[in-house]
Amino acid sequence: MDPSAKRSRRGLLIVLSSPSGAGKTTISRMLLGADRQVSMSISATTRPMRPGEADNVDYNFVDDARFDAMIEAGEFVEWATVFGSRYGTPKAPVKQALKEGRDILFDIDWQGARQLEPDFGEHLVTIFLLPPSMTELERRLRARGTDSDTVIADRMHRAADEISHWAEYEYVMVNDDMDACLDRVRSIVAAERSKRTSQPGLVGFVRDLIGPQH
Ligand SMILES: Nc1nc2c(ncn2[C@@H]2O[C@H](COP(=O)(O)OP(=O)(O)O)[C@@H](O)[C@H]2O)c(=O)[nH]1
Ligand SMILES: Nc1ncnc2c1ncn2[C@@H]1O[C@H](COP(=O)(O)OP(=O)(O)O)[C@@H](O)[C@H]1O
Repeated sequence: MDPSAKRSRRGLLIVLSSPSGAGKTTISRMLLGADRQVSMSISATTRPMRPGEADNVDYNFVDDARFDAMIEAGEFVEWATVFGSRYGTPKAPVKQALKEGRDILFDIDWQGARQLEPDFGEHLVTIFLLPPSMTELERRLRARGTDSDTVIADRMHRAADEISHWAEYEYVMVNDDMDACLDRVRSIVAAERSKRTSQPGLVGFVRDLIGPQH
């Protein structure tokens, strides 16, 4: 057997959640840029496309009928309604990544994280980002310049509810400085990859190293 195959590892399903505007998209993009072993899960959504977004890059933008058909066909590993629109995680890329021992990053909410737990718990790494303050959260939503005052008010209205799920996550951090936040996320990913349970091939590797009698 190829020794590197014995050291191959289990893929991680990394969930990054936060209230809208706390910085999930920003940190996700930074992580993808810094770590070639991680790819992004692209959700399907019924929400309208924002300025600057691209179809099949940020989301797979679909109408209600198409979303219904995708549910019917069993194409999602999970889906949920958030801010009045539906969002779903496609199943095929998740299965493929797990088969190949690659990591996938999910920008999904607490409802999605909960639904992944029963089937994928052993692969899951859940991270929640908190804003430094509610004032700063609103400032970031405005600074992003993608949402109307009504949409921003709605997201602020729901932020406390989102944040109330923080304790369901394994890792929680305040996204104050984005570089420091990225460093912490990268440290978590590195530690999770080094877990014995993430490296099933180690059994064979260690057997070869010290012999089967030990
Ligand atoms: N459960 C679930 N939540 C999702 C999915 N895709 C996005 N979300 C969540 O839906 C919420 C709204 O996302 P979005 O419309 O991009 O707004 P943003 O958070 O302000 O950038 C966020 O909390 C996302 O994490 C998904 O496939 N499943
Ligand atoms: N640590 C940070 N400090 C200052 N601004 C930030 C920080 N993280 C993100 N932002 C800014 O806040 C806004 C919202 O971030 P975004 O990543 O879109 O949030 P989310 O995906 O959680 O809704 C963006 O304009 C982004 O540049």
